Amino acid sequence: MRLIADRLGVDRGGRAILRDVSFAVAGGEALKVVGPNGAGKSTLLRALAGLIAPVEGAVRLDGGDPDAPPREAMHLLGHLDAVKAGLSVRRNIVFARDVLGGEGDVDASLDRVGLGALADLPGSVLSAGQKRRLALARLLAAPRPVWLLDEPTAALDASGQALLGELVAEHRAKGGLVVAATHLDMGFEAARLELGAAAAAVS
Ligand SMILES: Nc1ncnc2c1ncn2[C@@H]1O[C@H](COP(=O)(O)OP(=O)(O)OP(=O)(O)O)[C@@H](O)[C@H]1O
Repeated sequence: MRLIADRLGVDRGGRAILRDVSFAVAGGEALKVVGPNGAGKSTLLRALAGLIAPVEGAVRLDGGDPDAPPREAMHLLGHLDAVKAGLSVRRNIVFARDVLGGEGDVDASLDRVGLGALADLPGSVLSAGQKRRLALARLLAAPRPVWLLDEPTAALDASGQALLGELVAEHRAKGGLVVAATHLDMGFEAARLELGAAAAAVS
């Protein structure tokens, strides 16, 4: 499988945010997207996920299921952790698995991210780092080959960051690929794409 951005251009609010962005990430590989605040890192991930239509160029996923839209091969772990406050921690993962599809073991996923003991609590009581761990559990419960991670280390403590490194390594070893936007070191080796400061300028 290969995720390809071909001379991608993306606008937001009538402004050119990304221009001429090209790269390819193959199964087993990872790409780290860096750049200053406002450079377009989240915008790029959303365009890759098919949530924003590019004004130039294209996103392609080669080697996926030809009968399914590319977005069904992708997980976008956004800034916000999309925790359903009224559902229990376990039901949050069951819900995600039902919506996204997949047959991952819900309780094993929660155990893996250190939330097993909190499975019956409402999502609303989780701390910021626990919410991020819950988002990581979704990646495991509804396995998909393409992980698009926006600031995945945000709010994670040292053990959470190490866990993220392990999960990414395991995902890549199974042929998965990762594109991660970050300001921080994420504890895994990756190619690097630097987005310019042009879009970040506040005018
Ligand atoms: N919905 C929107 N409408 C208009 N402009 C937007 C919208 N969302 C983002 N932008 C603009 O697009 C630019 C890129 O935003 P984006 O969130 O992709 O940056 P980023 O590199 O992820 O930043 P950060 O490091 O702060 O997370 C910013 O200038 C932002 O103001």
